[in-house]
Amino acid sequence: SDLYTAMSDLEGIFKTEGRMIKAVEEYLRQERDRLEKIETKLANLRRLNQEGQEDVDAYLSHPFNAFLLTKRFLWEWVDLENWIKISMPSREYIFNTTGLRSKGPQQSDLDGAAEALWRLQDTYKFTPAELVEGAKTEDALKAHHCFEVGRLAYHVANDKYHAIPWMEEAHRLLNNETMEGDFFTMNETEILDHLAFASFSEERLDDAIAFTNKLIALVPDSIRYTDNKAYYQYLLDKKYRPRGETGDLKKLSLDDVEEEEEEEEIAEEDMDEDDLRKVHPDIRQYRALCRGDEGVVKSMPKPALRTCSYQHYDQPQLILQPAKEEIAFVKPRIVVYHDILSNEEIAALKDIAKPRNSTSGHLEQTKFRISKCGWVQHDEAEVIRRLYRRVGAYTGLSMNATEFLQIANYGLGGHYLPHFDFTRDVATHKNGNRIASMLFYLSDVAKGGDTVFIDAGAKIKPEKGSAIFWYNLFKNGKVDERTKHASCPVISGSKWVANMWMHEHGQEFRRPCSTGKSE
Ligand SMILES: O=C(O)CCC(=O)C(=O)O
Ligand SMILES: [Fe+2]
Repeated sequence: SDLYTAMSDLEGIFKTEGRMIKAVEEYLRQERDRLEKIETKLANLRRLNQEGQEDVDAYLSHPFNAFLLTKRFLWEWVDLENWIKISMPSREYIFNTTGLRSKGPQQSDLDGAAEALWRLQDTYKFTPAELVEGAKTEDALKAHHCFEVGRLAYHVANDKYHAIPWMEEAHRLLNNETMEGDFFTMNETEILDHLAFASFSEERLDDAIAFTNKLIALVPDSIRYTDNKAYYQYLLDKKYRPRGETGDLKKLSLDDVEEEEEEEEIAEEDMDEDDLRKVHPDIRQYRALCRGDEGVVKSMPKPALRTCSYQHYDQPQLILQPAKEEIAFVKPRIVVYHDILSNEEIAALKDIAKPRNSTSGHLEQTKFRISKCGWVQHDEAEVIRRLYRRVGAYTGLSMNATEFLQIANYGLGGHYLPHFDFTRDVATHKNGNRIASMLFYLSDVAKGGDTVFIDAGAKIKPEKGSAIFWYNLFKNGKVDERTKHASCPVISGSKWVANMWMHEHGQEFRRPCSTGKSE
């Protein structure tokens, strides 16, 4: 062959072979590095897995941990796979992990977990630092986790408002951390880039300029950053130019200006974040109630009358096991029935509901209500039949026009925004409107998840085995607007409830009508 036609070419081949050897040596060196890297990454994942498994419930009861666990499937595992794939894309274990990963959480789950974090921020005024530190694992305190939460807000949800504090936290944490060698990289420039544009989008021009200054310090020859800065400065100047100078208003005297400024200052000071974002008053009140802001939560007036009592309501079946009634609120009247359910009954109810929560039940993706729920028919099990009879005895209402029992489970960050249980379109309701609601608590909730009544200012903490009862209609059949209520987001733990809604039909002799206005 051509190869031997010239001995000088062999020299060349030696040289080529030498290069090949060098290339393979280099490959081996890189491969060893790679294997070491994979080993380190695997050790880290193993450690995190074991850490979580030590007490799965405790670990998962914190929303940031749930986020991190979910994120691992979409980031850390992908990262590890990529390191394995780099030069051996056909290795079987890659397909193994890829196959397994496809059964795990998906991008939409990660988005949902991040959204839950933003919701807790909005409702309870938590800062990212508080959420991160609450997770109490060393792994949580990493800049790139916060960067990812911010990035999801910024790019996926187009939510610059929530992106900012998470990017800020990423920036704060960056100092303690090197990102070298990770497949997904992130650096200070990238964080600041997000912060500058997000601040601009949120009309925080001062911040946008400050972040851009930091960018210019990092990348002095970037035309984009200097241009951006000039643009933000231009907008800022335009915004704050005194009105008199625009020519279309009379020039104000200095006194006028000062007076006006003072007024504006007071107004801005009084406004909190919700005001500035023009949040609906119901939502503002809902958040304040969930936080337990002073003056917003109305407690019962110091009882002249006994609020707790044993009652048998002249019902034979309650003589031996009376109702433990507590008047939790007067206007509207909200009654708590303690220990209305036994632990065994609760376990049975959850058992009946569980299969449909996961299969035919669906995770509702509406912003309005984040929970899984399913319906249980009246005669599905003895425990259900017994429950309907008990509620009939407690309330004195006819159970003939009652809906199926609705069982719902809220996960971390799960909530139900302010709503009425009654309908305004009675024509669509068979058996008339929902005259009353019995809301059973099938679990305690470690943190958050209170039921709040928006206009009344009532706040009720879920207590496993108890239920709250109220009338949605006045005796004259008119709807009672004071019954607007909601479920606060679950901060930690999980919340189970069951709803039983009684309808108007059949109640004519049980709850006689009245022509009174507010009875
Ligand atoms: O879970 C709660 O506290 C409230 C639930 C509720 O209002 C409903 O399901 O209609
Ligand atoms: Fe409700």
